[in-house]
Amino acid sequence: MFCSIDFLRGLLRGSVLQPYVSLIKSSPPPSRLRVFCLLLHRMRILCVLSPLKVGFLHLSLLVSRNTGMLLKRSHFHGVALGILIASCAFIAIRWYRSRFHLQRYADENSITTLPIRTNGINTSIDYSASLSSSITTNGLQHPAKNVQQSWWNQHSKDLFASASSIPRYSYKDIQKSTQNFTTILGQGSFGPVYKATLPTNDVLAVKVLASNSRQGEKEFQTEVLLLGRLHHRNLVNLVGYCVDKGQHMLIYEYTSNGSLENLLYCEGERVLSWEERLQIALDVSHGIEYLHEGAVPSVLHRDLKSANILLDQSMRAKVADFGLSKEEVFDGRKSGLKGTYGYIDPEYMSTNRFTKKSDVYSFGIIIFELITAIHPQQNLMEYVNLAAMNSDGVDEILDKQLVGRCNLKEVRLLASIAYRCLHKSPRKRPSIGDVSQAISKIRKRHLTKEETMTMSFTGDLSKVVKQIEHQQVELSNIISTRESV
Ligand SMILES: Nc1ncnc2c1ncn2[C@@H]1O[C@H](COP(=O)(O)OP(=O)(O)OP(=O)(O)O)[C@@H](O)[C@H]1O
Repeated sequence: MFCSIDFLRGLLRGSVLQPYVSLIKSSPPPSRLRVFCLLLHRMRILCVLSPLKVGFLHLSLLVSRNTGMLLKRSHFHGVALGILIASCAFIAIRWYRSRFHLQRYADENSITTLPIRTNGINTSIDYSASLSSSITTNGLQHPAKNVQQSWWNQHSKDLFASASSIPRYSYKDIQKSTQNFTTILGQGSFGPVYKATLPTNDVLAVKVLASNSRQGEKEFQTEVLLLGRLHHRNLVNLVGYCVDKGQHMLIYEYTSNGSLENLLYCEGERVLSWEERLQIALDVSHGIEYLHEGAVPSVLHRDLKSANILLDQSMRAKVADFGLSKEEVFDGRKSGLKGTYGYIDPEYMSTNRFTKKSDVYSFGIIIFELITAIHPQQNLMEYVNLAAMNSDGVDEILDKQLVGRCNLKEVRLLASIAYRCLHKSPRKRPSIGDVSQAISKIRKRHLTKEETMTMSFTGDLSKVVKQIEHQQVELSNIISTRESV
């Protein structure tokens, strides 16, 4: 035994473990085993803790430094013990690493990929939100939720049992609030969307998922749980759900001004001012920033497009359809790609790897839609590439509704951000956080300019008023002198 301890001491000379060996030697036999166990434990920690290999490397170095000398002393038992310890350390590292990888793999699979039906087709979805995330929601963030909850409590308390913090509604209540599903707002790839008016006069949007789903209730509830945790003022937040009578419905806050796509391309819609477009770009960037950088773990949208940007009553933009499975792009054959033509990152098309920068690319396209009002499926990129040939090329493709009604310097600045988002190499595209900051600067610049203009206008106005007052006084003086004459 002492042979072995000598060997160990020699082996671990100069290491943080050396005191343990000395302790083994000096301890009385009953404590010796405990100290030895402590040593083994310490070695495991050294080997396992980050950086993983440091401990093992440390051990190997000591072995190589000291083994030759020790072997010369023919400490056979010591060698055996040394090999045993090194093997233990090695096995511990392997065990830890395999457990770590398995855990990560399991997390990624259980959290980020869930089966979901889209119009009856079973596909998988990328969810990046995890059940264990630290995102919290509170009543202040969701005033509508509180109102709905109290409404719900009055009506169907017994069915309120929910897997998430999101209220669960009964089919009957939805039926009533949508006037028996007659208030259709539109039809998406998941199914129809209805306007629902609660007895409290709160208005919501109910997305009825196609009923030929094979998605189980549990999966749907997991989906609700994941979506329900994401809340931001620039997202169309999920505020409820319904699993009843074989129907699955997602209930969202209602946005009354339709989609950006409608506003930009539908005739008869109001024209968006430059200021509104700047604000929309900023709002959308904040929504995406929350998904990419605020949510833990981050969420990739995967289908950013003007149709998925909805506007509320104050024309503030909200990103919709995040977290849901996306339809495969269909061009006569299955492409394997998800998203919408015109918005898909070319790098994703060639590598089949979707990243945050692919969302940034789609956002670059949306910015150019705001500037030009040209639809991406109507050769937007060709115009954009042509405009890139000279510094003020973007002036040529500016939406004609904006000509003479916006500051061209601001337009060029916004376009330069969009060009960066569309960079061929994803690595060279900015992060959405950087994009938000850059847009925010343009907006501030815009506001400061407007303020100075208003101030100088007010200044000019007061000068004119003073002049008029002065002239009036002079006039009355002249009149009174004439009268006295
Ligand atoms: N929260 C909402 N408030 C008001 N209208 C909404 C809301 N959500 C969706 N809509 C409207 O319902 C229609 C269908 O929306 P949905 O999100 O299902 O499909 P989409 O985004 O148009 O298409 P896709 O599902 O292919 O992305 C759209 O016209 C949209 O304007």
